[in-house]
Amino acid sequence: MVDEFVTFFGAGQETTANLLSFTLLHLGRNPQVMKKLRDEIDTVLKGRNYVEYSDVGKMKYLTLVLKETLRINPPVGHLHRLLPHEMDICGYKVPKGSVVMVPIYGMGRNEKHFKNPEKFDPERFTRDEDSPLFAYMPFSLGARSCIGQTFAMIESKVVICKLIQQLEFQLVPNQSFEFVEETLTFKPKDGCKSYITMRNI
Ligand code: HEM
Repeated sequence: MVDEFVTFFGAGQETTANLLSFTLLHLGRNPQVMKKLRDEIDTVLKGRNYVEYSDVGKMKYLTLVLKETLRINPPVGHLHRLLPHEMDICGYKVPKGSVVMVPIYGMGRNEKHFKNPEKFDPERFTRDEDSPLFAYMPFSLGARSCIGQTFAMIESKVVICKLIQQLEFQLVPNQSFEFVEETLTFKPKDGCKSYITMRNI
């Protein structure tokens, strides 16, 4: 029980918190994205100060914003796998027992897979050429992929909706947009320092 508890809190809390911080950083740096997102939130919530389950599916642009944040700043930057037998990987014979690293972060920023990879462009996921199979995997893929991914997306949408609906964010100037790896996750190096005021609605 204790082990399961630690897994769920370790795997579920910090990852989602870091996704939220990275999202606010990107919104702060991209006012046109913030405006479009706020318009969507206002249109869907129509002044309600709570989010219903049915609202979540209507937030198409918010889904794109979160997906783009997960591409450019995945909270889990890489995975490791122990090879149970020898394998041929891209022409290299890798012996049994080797630890293989899957670079989630590196693939997300590779221009072979994503055009202008350094650009924060949520709409790239609506274009076929920017939706490569197997190169985008912030929750991993296959049998051991993240068990909490649907929950994480719903939770993040609810939190971002409420924050953006109610508050104005302005990033504190001159903060670093770098990230650091701590324990298992990538997080913003300097957090996400913002001036926050109530929004007039
Ligand atoms: C943005 C949020 C999240 C991200 C980016 C994320 C990412 C990942 C990734 C990449 C893995 C695969 C790790 C590996 O195979 O080495 C994973 C596994 C896992 N995640 Fe998440 N996760 C998130 C949120 C959550 C939440 C909210 C929960 C639980 C409520 C959760 C529970 C788990 C568990 C239990 C596993 C292990 C699954 C297994 O081994 O079968 N995660 N997650």
